[in-house]
Amino acid sequence: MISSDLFERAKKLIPGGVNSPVRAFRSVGGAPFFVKAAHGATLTTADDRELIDFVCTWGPAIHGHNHPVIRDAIAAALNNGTSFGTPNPYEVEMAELITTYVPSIEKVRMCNSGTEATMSAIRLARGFTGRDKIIKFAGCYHGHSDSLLIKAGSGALTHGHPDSAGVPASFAQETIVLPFNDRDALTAAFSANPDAIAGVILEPYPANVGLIRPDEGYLRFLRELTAQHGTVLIFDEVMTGFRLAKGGVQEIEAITPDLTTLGKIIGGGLPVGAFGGRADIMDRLAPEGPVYQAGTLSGNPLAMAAGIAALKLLADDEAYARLARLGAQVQSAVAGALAAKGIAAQVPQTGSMWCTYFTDQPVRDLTTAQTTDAELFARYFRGCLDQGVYLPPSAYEACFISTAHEGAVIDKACEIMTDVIKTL
Ligand SMILES: Cc1ncc(COP(=O)(O)O)c(C=O)c1O
Ligand SMILES: N[C@H](C=O)CCC(=O)O
Repeated sequence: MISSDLFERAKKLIPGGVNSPVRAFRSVGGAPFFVKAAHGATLTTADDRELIDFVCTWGPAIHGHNHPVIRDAIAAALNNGTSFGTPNPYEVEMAELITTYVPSIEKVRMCNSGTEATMSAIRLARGFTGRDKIIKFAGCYHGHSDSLLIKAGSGALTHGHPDSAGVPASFAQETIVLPFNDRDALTAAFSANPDAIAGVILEPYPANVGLIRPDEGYLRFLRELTAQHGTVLIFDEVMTGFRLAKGGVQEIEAITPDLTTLGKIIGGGLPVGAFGGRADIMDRLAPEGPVYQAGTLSGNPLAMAAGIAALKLLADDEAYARLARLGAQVQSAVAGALAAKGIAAQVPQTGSMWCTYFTDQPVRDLTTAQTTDAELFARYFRGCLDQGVYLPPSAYEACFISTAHEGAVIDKACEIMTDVIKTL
């Protein structure tokens, strides 16, 4: 069983040979490898290569792969069955943990993916306000529901389809897309659409377009503007939730959104999503209210058990301090090597997330992100992969560090990345 054979078989039966486009390596060249096992910071490929993994299953593996505490929690839950189709005790504990750690979330509903979470949050904002339009930001990715696949980031951007085919023009008309970090554009959009904007959704640190930080005061401005207009402010923290702090970016930036979407880490590596926020808004959801949302496997006991274990491992904040040190180490190694080589680059990093833009321009929105030299990124990516470091296979995806990277692993990874930079 080797990756090239598996890929040939997969391509005959699965579009592009993959179940999520960014995995196909189209923008970095070469064929994807298949993974047969993952432990700690390492992937073992079908070809028996060991790779230091900075994708971390796109964020969820904050404790590394196959963490014993999470594995044991899943095993214990498994003893009692895989799905009940009724309320179960785990989902109550999960709701208690989320509402404790993320104070803006007074009530929460579990679902099965980040896409479901954002799609449902948008519907809820519309149902709550009785308005149709929403605002999103160019380069932000919120999963693949119709209203949100417009000027989207992640694989949609990487593969050149930020506006997906198949989204009816009439749907797209209800989505206003603005540049991130542009206060004037926001003000103008609200002035042009009085009493029409149901919600504003954003990744508060956009990380499906690399990694962008909001300008000083920008999130506060957005909070005030949305409050003034009776518009629901939705922080999509599917990626940043529990990754940068237990309370996510909203805790770091001290902003209280009306609704928050979560996913990834709260499933401990199993499929999950959640959305929650103000009780008066959440109470518009069925069966309390008229906004319908449901799921056969929502609150799944295995996913809840895994997620609860993952969240409890983060309880004392010690992990975040360690992760931030690892992030700073990588940032300094990569940025230092690029500067020494004379390559113009930006290496934004926050906590355990970072990315590398090959551009001399400070990146603060999609337009500036797209000044990155994607070909140079592809060479860097391939060089790292050849030497045993797996970065996300796209110039626009953020890298993730886990607690399992600590020690010799991170030192080795930094050495490999800096050596590769010398060859660029
Ligand atoms: C910020 C953000 N929102 C939503 C999603 C969608 O989540 P999922 O892939 O679980 O549907 C993702 C990732 O894919 C994401 O990064
Ligand atoms: N950037 C995406 C989510 O965060 C990557 C996951 C995917 O699309 O497969």
